[in-house]
Amino acid sequence: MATSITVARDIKATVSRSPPISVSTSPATTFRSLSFHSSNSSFPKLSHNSYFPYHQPVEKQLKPFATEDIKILLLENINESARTVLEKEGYQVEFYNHALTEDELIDKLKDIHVLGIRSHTALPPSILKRANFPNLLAIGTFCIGTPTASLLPLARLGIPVFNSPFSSSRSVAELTIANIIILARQLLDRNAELHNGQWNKVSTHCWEVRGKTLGIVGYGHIGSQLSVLAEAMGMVVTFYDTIPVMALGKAKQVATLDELLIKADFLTLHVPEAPETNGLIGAAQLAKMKSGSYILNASRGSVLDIPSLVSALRSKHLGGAALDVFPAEPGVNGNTFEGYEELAGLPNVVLTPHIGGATEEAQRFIGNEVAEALVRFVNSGSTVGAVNLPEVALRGMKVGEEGSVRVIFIHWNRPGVLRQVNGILKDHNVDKQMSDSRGEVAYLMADISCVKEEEIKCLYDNLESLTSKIMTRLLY
Ligand SMILES: NC(=O)c1ccc[n+]([C@@H]2O[C@H](COP(=O)([O-])OP(=O)(O)OC[C@H]3O[C@@H](n4cnc5c(N)ncnc54)[C@H](O)[C@@H]3O)[C@@H](O)[C@H]2O)c1
Ligand SMILES: O=C(O)[C@H](O)COP(=O)(O)O
Repeated sequence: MATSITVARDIKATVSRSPPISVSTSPATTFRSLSFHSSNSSFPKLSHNSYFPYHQPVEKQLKPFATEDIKILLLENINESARTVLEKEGYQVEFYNHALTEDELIDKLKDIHVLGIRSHTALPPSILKRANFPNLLAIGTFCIGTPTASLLPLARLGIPVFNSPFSSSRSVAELTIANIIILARQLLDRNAELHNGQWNKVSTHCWEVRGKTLGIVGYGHIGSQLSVLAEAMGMVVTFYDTIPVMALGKAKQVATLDELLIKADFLTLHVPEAPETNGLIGAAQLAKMKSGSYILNASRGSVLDIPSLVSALRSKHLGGAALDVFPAEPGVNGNTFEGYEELAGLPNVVLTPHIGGATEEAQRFIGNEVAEALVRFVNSGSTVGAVNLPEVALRGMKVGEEGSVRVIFIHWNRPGVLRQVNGILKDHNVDKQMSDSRGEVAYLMADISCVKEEEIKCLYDNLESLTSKIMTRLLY
């Protein structure tokens, strides 16, 4: 923890302040138009602790810098819609259609303000320990899943992680419905046979899905959406979740996973990746499933044990499986899919390359949603949509108006901090203020006015000197 604070506090990075050639004149968002177009400068003003190079004279330290200095790294072929939003802000956007190796990522982290990733970039705490990321302000995961193990370490550094919690739920639910019917009718086997010139018209072990029991593990955004679609096809829906959830339609929650395993004709997994879901379904659980039943996994590869699944399929205990996710996945299209040779060629096994959320609709929506959350955070400090920090936003913003400053103070959630901060702000007019905490980290935002430009540095230094400080940003 101490190391983490040091990383944030020791930032001395200097940002190149060559005057921007052009700053987008049509503001991309309301936030931006309200925030950074100051009346006396054509440059958007944005200040952050990393933008106070102490070796420079005070007047230079306070020189506003442009949003064009913000460097964004987008990995894993994030949708074009995200780039459009970010480039419109004037940020520098570097784009890769694939994931980076750990060493490549560590190298890039030295320089960037915002990292955009998808599910392939695990970003474990070990990377955070090895990497130096003095300017990093935020991380956008352009998908649902987030790097769960690193959320707390990042919060402790004052770095919010944003995701898109439900933009692809419908796409995943629809893929699951397709796979349920594909498995019930052995469609891919019939399709492959015919492509090989073999006519094989069979009805043995082919079923309607109407009246069959669908067991959903994890009744969140995807599980509940799937529940509605499955009932429309006449399926009986039961689900298991670790928390009590309101069942939709006629669906029923069961108290234990075992209860679901013995009831389900189709078992489908929709839980997040977490230590508690790692290996959730292994040999013991598969053995409890009905003979001839089917299993589907579109959650994370770590949830289902592959060798146990292979055994259950080979012994014909299970009638088939549909897997969209795998414990290890290639990071780029065109790479070989290796390590699952035992699954390939098994009858009635559907393998897809993690395409649950891969639709035009979902990806476009995700690109916009996460990029806009990042813009709001970089430009105005709003953490709405963050999964690891308290969600704080203030209405409107007078930044850019003479004497107005937005103070953002991310700090340890300890008694007495608000009193200290307000002691520092006391000579200015506090127009509005909001503070919230999440576990050990708290986030304070205040809009103050009647601040003379020469007072900003002092304000900043006073906040930085508080022992509770994790990160200070002043937007003016
Ligand atoms: N295949 C894909 O392309 C794709 C696309 C989107 C999401 N996903 C994966 O699907 C997961 C679920 O997405 P979501 O939007 O429905 O998430 P969600 O957070 O809305 O729902 C997850 C549900 O699982 C429950 N849960 C957690 N641990 C559990 C456990 N041990 N046993 C039973 N229930 C448990 C939670 O209480 C919650 O209700 C994501 O975390 C992501 O990893 C995959
Ligand atoms: O978590 C998610 O949203 C899915 O697993 C999709 O991930 P992807 O964007 O890497 O395909």
